[in-house]
Amino acid sequence: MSGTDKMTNDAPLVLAVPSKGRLQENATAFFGRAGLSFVQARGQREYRGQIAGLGGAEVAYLSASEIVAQLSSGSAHLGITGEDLVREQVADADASMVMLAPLGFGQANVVVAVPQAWIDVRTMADLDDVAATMRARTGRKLRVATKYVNLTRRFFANHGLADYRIVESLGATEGAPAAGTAEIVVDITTTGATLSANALKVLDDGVILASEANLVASVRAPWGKQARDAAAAILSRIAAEEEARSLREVRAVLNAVSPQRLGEIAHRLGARLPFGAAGSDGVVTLHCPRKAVFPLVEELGKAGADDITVRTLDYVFRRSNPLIERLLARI
Ligand SMILES: Nc1ncnc2c1ncn2[C@@H]1O[C@H](COP(=O)(O)OP(=O)(O)OP(=O)(O)O)[C@@H](O)[C@H]1O
Ligand SMILES: O=P(O)(O)OC[C@H]1O[C@H](OP(=O)(O)OP(=O)(O)O)[C@H](O)[C@@H]1O
Ligand SMILES: [Mg+2]
Repeated sequence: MSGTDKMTNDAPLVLAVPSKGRLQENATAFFGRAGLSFVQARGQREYRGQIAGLGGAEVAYLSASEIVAQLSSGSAHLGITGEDLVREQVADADASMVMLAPLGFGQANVVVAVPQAWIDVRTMADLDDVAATMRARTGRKLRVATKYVNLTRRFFANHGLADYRIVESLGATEGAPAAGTAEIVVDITTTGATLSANALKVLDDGVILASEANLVASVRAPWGKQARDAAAAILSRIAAEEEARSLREVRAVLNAVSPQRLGEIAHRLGARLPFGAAGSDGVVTLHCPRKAVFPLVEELGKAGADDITVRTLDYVFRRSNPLIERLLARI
C-alpha cells in the first residue's frame, strides 16, 4: 500500500488485546491503569469491542500468537504480545513492526535445556561436542523438541551447531526427552519449575531470548486519520500514566530563594518546574524522579523551604511523548 493510500484509507484503529493465556489479565490491567477500559457488546460477531469514551478504535480479542500475525500483516494497528512470539513468527520483525515499549510483565526466557543427567554438558560448545559425537557414533542427529523453530535455528547457527534436527512440539515440550522423542528442548520458562520437574537444566549460555510483553505497533496497517488520532489518544494516556508513575510532585513555600538557585537545585536533581517559578504566594511545584525525592526535600529545606509536601500523581500529560514519537517515525 502506498503512502497516499494509507492516508486516504480512513479505517478505525484496531487494538489487539490478548483474549486468553498468561498475558490477558495483565494486559487488561495495564490498559485500565491508563484509563482505557473496554466494552464488549455481547453477541457481536467476531471478538470485537470498543474503548469506553474513545472513538475511532476497535478492540480485537485474540491469542498472543494471532496478535503477532495480525500486526505483521497490518490487520491490527496496535497490540500487546510477547517478544518471543514476535521474534519467532516474523523473520524481519523490525521492518513490519515497532516495539513501542516493554511492559514489565509476561517475563519469560526462551532457553536451551538438556537432561540434568548430562553433568559434563554446561555450555553450547559442550552441546556441540555431544551432537558431533552422537552423529559420528550412531549416524543420528541430536533431536531438539521445540515450538520455537526459527529462534532455535538462528541461535544454533550462531553457535556453529549444525548436527541437529528439530522435532516440532505443540505442547508439553519438556516431556519430550523422557518420552524419548527428543534429546533436548528449547522452550520458554519463568520459574523453572517445569524444567526441574522434568529433570532438565538450562545451559549456562543457553538463554536465547529474555522476553516480556510489549506494546507493539504495525507499520503495514492502514494508518489513516482516524487511526492516527485514536493512536495518539491511546498512547498519550499510556505515556501519561507511565510518566506519572516515575515522578513525584514536590511542593513547598519558598520565599527567600532566587529563581536561579531554585533552577540550579532542580537541574541538579533532574527535577522540573512544570508551572514555572514561585507565584506571589511563594509556592513552587516540582516534578522530580521518584528516587530524587528525599535529596530534593533536603535541598529545599536547606534553601529555607517550609511545609514541603510530596504527592504521587495519576497522570502527567505532555504535548508529545516517546511512544507517539517512536510510532510517527515509522508510519
Ligand atoms: N511461564 C510462561 N510460559 C509461557 N509463556 C509465558 C510465560 N510467561 C510469560 N509468557 C508469555 O505469554 C505468551 C503467551 O503464552 P501463553 O502460554 O499464555 O499462550 P497460550 O494462550 O497458552 O498460547 P498457546 O496455546 O499457543 O500456548 C508467551 O508467548 C510469552 O510471551
Ligand atoms: O518455568 P515455568 O514457570 O514452569 O513455566 C514454563 C511452562 O509454561 C509454559 O507452558 P503453558 O503453561 O503455557 O502451557 P502450554 O505449553 O500448553 O501453552 C511453557 O511452555 C512451559 O511449559
Ligand atoms: Mg502456553
